[in-house]
Amino acid sequence: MARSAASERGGPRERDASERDNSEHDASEHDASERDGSRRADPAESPPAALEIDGVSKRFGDGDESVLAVDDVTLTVDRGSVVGLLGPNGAGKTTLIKCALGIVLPDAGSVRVFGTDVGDGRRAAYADVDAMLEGARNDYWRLTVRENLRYFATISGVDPDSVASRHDRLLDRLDLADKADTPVRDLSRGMKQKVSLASVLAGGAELVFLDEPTLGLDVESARTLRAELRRLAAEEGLTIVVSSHDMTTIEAVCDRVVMMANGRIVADDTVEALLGGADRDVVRVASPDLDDAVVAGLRERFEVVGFDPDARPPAVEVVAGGDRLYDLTDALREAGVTPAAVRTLQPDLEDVFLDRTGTAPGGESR
Ligand SMILES: Nc1ncnc2c1ncn2[C@@H]1O[C@H](COP(=O)(O)OP(=O)(O)OP(=O)(O)O)[C@@H](O)[C@H]1O
Repeated sequence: MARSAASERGGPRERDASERDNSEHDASEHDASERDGSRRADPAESPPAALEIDGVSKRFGDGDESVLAVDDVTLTVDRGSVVGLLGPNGAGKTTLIKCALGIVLPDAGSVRVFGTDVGDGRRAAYADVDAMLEGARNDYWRLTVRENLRYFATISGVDPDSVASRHDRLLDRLDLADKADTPVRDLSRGMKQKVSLASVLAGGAELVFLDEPTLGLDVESARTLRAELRRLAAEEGLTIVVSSHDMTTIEAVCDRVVMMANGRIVADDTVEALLGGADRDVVRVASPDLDDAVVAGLRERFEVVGFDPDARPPAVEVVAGGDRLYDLTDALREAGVTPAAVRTLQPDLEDVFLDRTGTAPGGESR
């Protein structure tokens, strides 16, 4: 991704190089001197949420060829929370994030960041926001790791000396301390990814959007980074919106998951609640009495998701959460099947995703 001119001028610091539609709104055109925060809520009131998206829609193009990328989305992200944004390719996640950053102008609806309307293009809306879109930020490869952090702090309007200890801590936590004086070009892909994250956090943004933050990282680095994201949210009150196809990252890091498909939100709940819905529990029954005829009978009454006639003994997998388990037991008895083993398979986030979006993570939305 190319670094944008907007970045240099203090707008949201990341932009997509492939700006496919000139309806995208150049936030940098707005008066950069407006940093008075006058539209912020009265501090006597309860503080505004980190992000309030209200009825946002965005269509690209006209006529038959047009795409409704975001379709009437309403979403509030509380301060200090970590929210996962999931959806198949083309679901509208990036467009929604760009609307939140003021990079794409929605056709309808409003976006408020810490109470300030992004549509006003006022710098106050961007002061506390940063983003790492589509994998990695292009850091300045000739500069050292620490010089990059100082640079990004500066263009956020922060004196880099005042956040030097924050930079030390970030470098330390992300295992980059011994590379602090190494030019970024000499680092591995995984390390560059971590420098990207550190750069996003270098200026002290309070709301950050991270798109695929663990992409390209080895298992250990990804684990470190997930732990660091959780710590930043818990200890420093950072609000994080993570978009990723990596369910391990989402499960490990997020308090809440928002799933999108075809521009709309199809699920919005805590990870526990999404996984806890017993309706989709699958029961695996193993029995020597199972054969094609018995399974065909089961299929008439249940959703059979697997049958392994060659297992010893043969086994069938049936969606039978909650009270449906009683029905399954009755059906098996009526069919003369004596179970040798019965096991409940709890869905993981990937199963829930498949169920709600009709698509596997990484699959196409339309
Ligand atoms: N600037 C643009 N011009 C035209 N169409 C666009 C533009 N940006 C996005 N789209 C279309 O809008 C839809 C949503 O795209 P978006 O990039 O927001 O999805 P996504 O959920 O982020 O997908 P991915 O996971 O692949 O990044 C897609 O059909 C995409 O082709």
